Amino acid sequence: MSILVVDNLSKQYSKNVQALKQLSFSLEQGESLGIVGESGSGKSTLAKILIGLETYQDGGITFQGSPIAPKKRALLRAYRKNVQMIFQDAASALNPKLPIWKSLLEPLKNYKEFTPSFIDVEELSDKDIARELLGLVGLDRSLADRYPGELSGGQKQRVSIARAISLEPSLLICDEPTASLDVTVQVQILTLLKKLQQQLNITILFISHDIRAVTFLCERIIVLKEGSMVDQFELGKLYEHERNPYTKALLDAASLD
Ligand SMILES: Nc1ncnc2c1ncn2[C@@H]1O[C@H](COP(=O)(O)OP(=O)(O)OP(=O)(O)O)[C@@H](O)[C@H]1O
Repeated sequence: MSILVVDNLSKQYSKNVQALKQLSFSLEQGESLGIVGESGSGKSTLAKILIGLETYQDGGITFQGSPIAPKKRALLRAYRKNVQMIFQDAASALNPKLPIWKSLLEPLKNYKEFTPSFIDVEELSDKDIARELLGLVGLDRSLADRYPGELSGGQKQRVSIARAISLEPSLLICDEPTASLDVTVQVQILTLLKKLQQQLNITILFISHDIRAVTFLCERIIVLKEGSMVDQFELGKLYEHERNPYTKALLDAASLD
């Protein structure tokens, strides 16, 4: 069964602005799907709809067989735990006044009923759980006592990834997570996401304007243009002649950078 099904989704902000036009796709458990498109193609709108920050007019979204806007609060709470998101601006997810270890533990404190399988939360102190999470994302455990302002952009993004995966989400939505980072740091973050996806069997929906980032991480790619899907293919078919001219143009533009 697909973990996520987006069916004929349309979003209109105003009479003249239709951000998504009858978008349909599905995502299988453990898969990494990339959505690539230029500015204004509707990527952020899709991400916001998927995490419930934005409404939509037509179509539907099904997560693990249930509609994602269930009326019962408890179901919604389970959805929010199971679908975690990483944003471009990692700093915004971290309270500047809290040491890193406290920020890291916020999701686990919100879902006290949940115990991650990869950390022995029963046996460890709160700070040690935070240190374990730092280790999982390749950060030095001593960063636990620092504040967000004392971390680099890449370190902050790793912390936000650690927070998101602490809840062992079934689906991780990444909205331009590397866009504000230097190229070498971008590769490190993408490599980390790839490793975590395999290690924890997380399904990833990776949204980016950067076709290089998408093709580095994702097995399957959807190309969005002005709210419509114009191409969809497996990574191995990236350079095949049947690719949509728009996909080819994105590839050509990326190779010129
Ligand atoms: N809150 C809003 N009100 C009105 N129009 C909006 C709103 N948010 C986005 N739009 C419009 O919807 C369209 C899609 O925007 P969206 O932000 O989803 O694109 P995007 O692909 O994420 O772009 P970018 O990469 O620049 O963030 C654009 O035409 C945008 O101007």
